[in-house]
Amino acid sequence: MADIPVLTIDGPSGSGKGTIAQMIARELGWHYLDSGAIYRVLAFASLKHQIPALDENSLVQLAQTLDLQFHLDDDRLNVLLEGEEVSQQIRTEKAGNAASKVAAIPAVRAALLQRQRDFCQQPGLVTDGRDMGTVVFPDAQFKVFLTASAEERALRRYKQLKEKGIESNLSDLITEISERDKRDSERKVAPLLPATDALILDSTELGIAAVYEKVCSYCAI
Ligand SMILES: Nc1ncnc2c1ncn2[C@@H]1O[C@H](COP(=O)(O)OP(=O)(O)O)[C@@H](O)[C@H]1O
Ligand SMILES: Nc1ccn([C@H]2C[C@H](O)[C@@H](COP(=O)(O)OP(=O)(O)O)O2)c(=O)n1
Repeated sequence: MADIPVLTIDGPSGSGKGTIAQMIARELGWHYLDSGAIYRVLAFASLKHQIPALDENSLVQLAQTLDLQFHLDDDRLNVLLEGEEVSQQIRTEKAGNAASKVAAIPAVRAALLQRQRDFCQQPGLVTDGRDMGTVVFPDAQFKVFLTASAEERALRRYKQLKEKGIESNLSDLITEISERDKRDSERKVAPLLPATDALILDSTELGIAAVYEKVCSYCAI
């Protein structure tokens, strides 16, 4: 694993991690791991299989055997659970919150660790999440921590939902995003935290193209 280049992009919800990570993975032809999608699919699968939220043993067993596939297209990431397309269902705020809850269980995180590391293949990997630079790929060559104010991130989500024809309430989104930030940052295992050797980028005042340029120049692309 040591000689395979890895770029990790961690940060809170709506900071633009997925957008930038996918752009760079396509540009370089590297593999792409959306680690948040794994937690989202796990939460979704636990509902599908009617696993009670407090049944940790069953959740861990599900995490160990989760039948999950990713396909990165030119314009989106397709996610399949047990062969069934779930890309849209796992992107709701409700699914994000459910993911944040299962992700706070240490044994669930441990069960998913190797599955994430297996994405590290030649010619390289771009990955985004909360603990990619701190826990899953601590030896990554390039680490970015992308952030933005909660108001700006909620506004981005609001616009994103509107584009999909989904009406939402901006102040509810700010509250939801702040609650999720708090849960993700305060949990005991692998909290949302910049790696000590990460480039910290605040994108509150930066557009997508400007962030992309800064990350490319940091990675000398
Ligand atoms: N720097 C930016 N400025 C404005 N909008 C952005 C920026 N980065 C991402 N976006 C938009 O914000 C939304 C959320 O971005 P996304 O990459 O899904 O965030 P994350 O993966 O961190 O949750 C998307 O609609 C995306 O196009
Ligand atoms: N590496 C990761 C990725 C996501 N999670 C958890 C915490 C997050 O709130 C949820 C959903 O993550 P995801 O990156 O898909 O969410 P956003 O796109 O940032 O809204 O999963 C995690 O604990 N560790």
